[in-house]
Order: sequence, then C-alpha cells, then structure tokens
Amino acid sequence: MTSSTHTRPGSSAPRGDATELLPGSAATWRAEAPEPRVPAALHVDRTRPTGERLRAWRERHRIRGERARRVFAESRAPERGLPVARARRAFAFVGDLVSTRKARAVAMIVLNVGAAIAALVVPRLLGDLVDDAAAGASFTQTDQVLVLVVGVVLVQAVLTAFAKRASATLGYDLLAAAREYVVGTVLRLPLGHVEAASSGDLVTRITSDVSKMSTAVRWSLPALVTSASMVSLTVVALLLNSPLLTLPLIVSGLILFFAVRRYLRNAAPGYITESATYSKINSTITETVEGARTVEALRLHGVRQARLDDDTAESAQAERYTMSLRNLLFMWIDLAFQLPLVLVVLLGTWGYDAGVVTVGQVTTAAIYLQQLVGPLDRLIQVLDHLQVGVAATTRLLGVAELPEDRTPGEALPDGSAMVGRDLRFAYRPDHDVLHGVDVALRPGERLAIVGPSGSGKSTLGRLVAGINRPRTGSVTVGEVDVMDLPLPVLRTQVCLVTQEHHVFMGSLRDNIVLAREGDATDAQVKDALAAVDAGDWLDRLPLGLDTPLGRGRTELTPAQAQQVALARLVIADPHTLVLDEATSLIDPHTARHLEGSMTALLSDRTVVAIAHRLHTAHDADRIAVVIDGRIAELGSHDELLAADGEYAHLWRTWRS
Ligand SMILES: Nc1ncnc2c1ncn2[C@@H]1O[C@H](COP(=O)(O)OP(=O)(O)OP(=O)(O)O)[C@@H](O)[C@H]1O
Repeated sequence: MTSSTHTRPGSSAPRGDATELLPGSAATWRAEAPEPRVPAALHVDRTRPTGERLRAWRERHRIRGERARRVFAESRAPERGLPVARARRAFAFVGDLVSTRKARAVAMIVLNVGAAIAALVVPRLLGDLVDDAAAGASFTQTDQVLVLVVGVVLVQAVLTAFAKRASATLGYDLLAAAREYVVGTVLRLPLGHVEAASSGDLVTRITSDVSKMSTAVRWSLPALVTSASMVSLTVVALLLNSPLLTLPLIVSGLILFFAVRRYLRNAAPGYITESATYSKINSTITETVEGARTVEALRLHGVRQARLDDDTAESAQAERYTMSLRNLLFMWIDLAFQLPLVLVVLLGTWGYDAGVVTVGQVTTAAIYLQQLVGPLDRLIQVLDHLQVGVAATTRLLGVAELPEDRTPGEALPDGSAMVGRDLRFAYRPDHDVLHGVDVALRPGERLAIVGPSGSGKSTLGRLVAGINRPRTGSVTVGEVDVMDLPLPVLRTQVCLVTQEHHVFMGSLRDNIVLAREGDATDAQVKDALAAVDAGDWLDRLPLGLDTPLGRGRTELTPAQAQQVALARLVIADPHTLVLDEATSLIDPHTARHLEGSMTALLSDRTVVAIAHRLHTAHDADRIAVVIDGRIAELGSHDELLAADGEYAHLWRTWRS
C-alpha cells in the first residue's frame, strides 16, 4: 500500500489546461507545478540551519496565505468588476442541472453501486476459500467457489463498463447544458458592465474557468458517485466481515477527516485567488497587446514587463499556496493509507490467537483495505478537482449575478418623439459626467452635438440610444422609457453607430442582416450597401454577399467595415439614428461623399450626429453645444453664429 500506486492529478500543466485534470493523465499528484518565477525574497536559503529555515518557511507561508486571502477578498469586491458567486450557488446550479436528468442520474448510481457490490463479493469468497483450505478442504472441493468467483468477476466487468458509459454520457450532457448557460449569460451581459469589467477577467472566465468547470462536471461528478459508493460499500463489507478488523479504519478516518476538512476550508479561497491572478495576467497582456503602439511610442516596455513580472509573481505565490495545501494533504493521506493494513495484520494476529477471527477474515479484511485505497484516493482527488470546479463555477455564476440594467415591459412607443429629461450619468460613483441634461428631438430633424473633447457628447449619445441607463432622469421614445423596451423593439426605434465596428466571422450578408435577425432579402442588403456607397466594392467581390469576412478571410479596410456598419443600420431601419463620429475613419473626401449619399436615406429619420468635423454641424437643423456635461447652447448654425458664443468661437477656430 504505497503512495506510488496512486495516480494523482498534479499541477504539472497550468490549471487552465483541461487535459491536465483528465483521469489517467500521465501527471501524478507528486508532480508539482512548473517552477514559477519567484521573487528572490521567496527562495529558500539552504545554507541556513533547519530551524531557521522552518521559521522562514512558516513566515512565507503566512504571508502567502495573507496575500492570497487579500487577493481573494479583492476579487470578490464588486467594484473590481465582475462578481464571484457564493459556493452554495454553484452546488444549487449543478443540483438544478442534475434534477432535470433524474432518470439518467439514478441509472448511473444504480450501475455504479452494482459494480461496487460485485467487486466486494470476490474478497469475501476468497476469504471463505482460505478458511476452507485451512480447515483441510481439498482443491477439488473448492472448485464451485472458484467458478462463482470467475462469474462474479465477469458480472463486475460488465457492470463497470455500463457504469462508466452512463457516467460519461451524463457528464457530457451536464457539460453541454452548463456551457449553454454560460454562453447565454455572457451574451446578455449589460454593455455598461462589460466595459467596466477588465477584459482579461472576462476572457479568463469564459476560457480557463469554463474549462475547469467542464472537467469538474464531466469527470469529477461521475467519479464522485463511483468512488463514494465504492468507499462506503467497502466499509459496510468490512463491518460485515469482522467489526474488530474494521477498527483500524477509525484511525485513518480520523486522520483523513481532519486533514481533508482543513484542506477544504482553505482550498476554495486559494483556488479563487489563483484564478483571479490568471485574470490579472491576462488583463496585463491584453492591455499591452491592445496598446502596443502607445507602449512603443512612450518606450513603456520596461514598465509593462515589470507589471507582468509583478502579476506573475503574485500568481506564483497563489499557486504555491494551493500547492502547499495539497502537499500537506497528501502527507496525511499517505499516513492514513499505510496505517490500517499494518494495524489489521497486528490485530488479526492477536484475534486469531484469541480465536475471535479466522485467517479467512483477516485475508478478506486485508484485500478490502487494499481495494479501498484506489477509490479513497480517487475520492480525495475528486474533492480537489471539485474545489477547483466549484471555484471556477462561482466565478462563472458571478457573471450571471450582475444586475440587469433594463426591465423590458409590455408598453410600445406611441410615435417617434424622443425626449431626454434631467439626464445625469457617472462612470464612477460621485463623478457625474452629465449634469441634468434636457433634450427633446423633433421627429425627422438632424441634431448635431458638438463640444470639446471629454465634454460628454458620446455619453449623451449612448443614453439617447438606450445603451446605458442614466443615473437620474430618463430617455423616452413615444412616451415609453427606452430602458423598458425589449431589445428587438429598441433596435427598430433607435440605433447607435460608433467608430468601433466589429466585423463578425461570417459572410458579408450575415454581417449586415444580423440587425434584423435574418429576414432581410438579398436585394435589400444590396440596396443598403449601395445606399452607403459600398456598391462598387461589393461588385468587385468574387463571391458577392457570400464573401466570407473576418480574420484570415477577406479583410475589409476600416472604411469598408464602417460602411458595413452603416448598411446594418439601413437594414435595422430605426426612426432615430445616433451617429457617434461614424464617418471619422473615412478620409474627409469620402466622408463628405458618404454623408452626401446618406442624406436621402437619413431624410425620413431623426439623426443625432455627434460631430467630429464642424461641417456636419453646419449641415444640421440644430446644434447642441455640450460643455462640461451640460448643453451650453442650442440652435441653428446661423442662430448660434449670431449669438457669438461658444459655437461661434469653435466655428471661427475651425474655419481658420
Ligand atoms: N468608460 C468610461 N469609464 C470612465 N470614464 C469615462 C468612460 N467613458 C468616458 N469617460 C469619461 O467621461 C467623460 C465624458 O466622456 P465622453 O466620451 O462622453 O466625452 P466626448 O465629449 O464624447 O469626448 P470625445 O470627443 O473625446 O470623444 C470624459 O471625462 C471621459 O474621460
């Protein structure tokens, strides 16, 4: 009963990698995490005396523990972005998934219990065989027992095969349901929250955490049923065989109980912390890649590298913390596995002398104890994986805990008049960037919003388009609050087009019709592209509307991508458009041309144009000048020039 017989899922690969957690992986529990880059202060100085080293180790352990707990606490703080759900929610979530598949879950349990019982019959028969032989029975007198043993072994093999199949199919089914839930949750995230959260955190959750949850659901849950039923039935079989020879198990049980309890208490925060540090690394890398030009321009390589080093060191600390928890647990497990066999032999020798047990019972008890090691070891492995899985699931479910930013109601707009009243908005608490703005759009008018950079133009546009909920006040369309409209209805009322436009993987047609959920005809799509002056390059595409777009396929120029975004709007056909510097990426000549060609198209709609170039304002019916989060002036080009205020100043500056 040596520890080398246990296969243990180690951390020889990063925990984000699903394969490292698979059963049968070559990695063993002894295999430690890849030696991470650790700050010099954390290295062990082997020249120091053992006592001093031990004290230093304890101190480091304490610091790591404290640091891990701090990162853990920070990772739960709502203002850091995406929240983390309570562990109880993770269990309830899995419980819900299983409860809708009761029949298959019961079948899996029955098959596993059947296989476990069959496995327990054999040692009992072998014990009887030993007793018969000790009583002087000849080999031929025991052949019936041997036939029975072979029969039971065959039955056990068949039951085990079916139990494994049932476990695997249930596991995959649970995983599919869990994945669907996660994807659905992430897709319905309120945009404001997505922007507030770190993209690294979100990416880590939907990649690494999904992978960890998937391992827990697909493998650990079924393995929990298999090993738990095997362990409990073996204990029952040991009791039935001889209560006396079951006593050594109490010693191991106590050791395991306290060791596992301590481990479970510390492991959950430890693993959540570990994941939070991966999110930090991802965020730093993502930011560095996205801001590569700024890094290059400002020679920030050293700063970014130092930051990544800090994140990596913090992650290494978190990994070492969970690793030290595991190592401590394994030490106790080894002791708990070694002791009972020794005690059974000693107790058996005494019991045999005293005439209270037979040699057969001692043999059976020894085989049972040997048989117990595998499932017990697996059970503890499973608990370890479940800890990781629960931590990952709480992070995934945390995403679902974000409050909805809108409550779609039944009321539909009566008309297309849009009114914003007392609009205030803050990205950070107590820092309003809009201070009680009132704005009423006249149906069919073109309102230009101009003002200095950072004055709140885009924020006002986002509120009007129903992207963000104002802190106070409301934006209504036809007397209904835009935040109370279901999204498909909102899209037919008001749309925002910004300078950020994403080209999705898919055909050109797919990229355009998505605003109308697929019911636009090819002719409408072509008309929409023609309306935004994209007819020329459309004709040059060999596959026309079927041309596959996206990275590694046909890549559009920024101007073409912007035209695709505008064509989407044409198809969505809302009565109000908010254009946030929508034509800024196109050169001035093309932009002028594009805006010119869109004039006919925009003529029946209300247009709010957040103006980058003042000629857009010049062409507008009214101009709102936004300064420091307030509308400072409102009127036509001529009226505002005559007023000789901020706009007149801006206009003269731009003209000169
Ligand atoms: N996501 C955000 N998080 C925090 N602050 C933000 C965010 N977006 C904008 N702000 C801040 O809100 C204020 C108003 O920004 P907004 O983008 O609305 O101004 P703007 O007039 O459109 O500026 P620009 O013309 O430069 O685009 C600015 O101080 C800006 O720094």
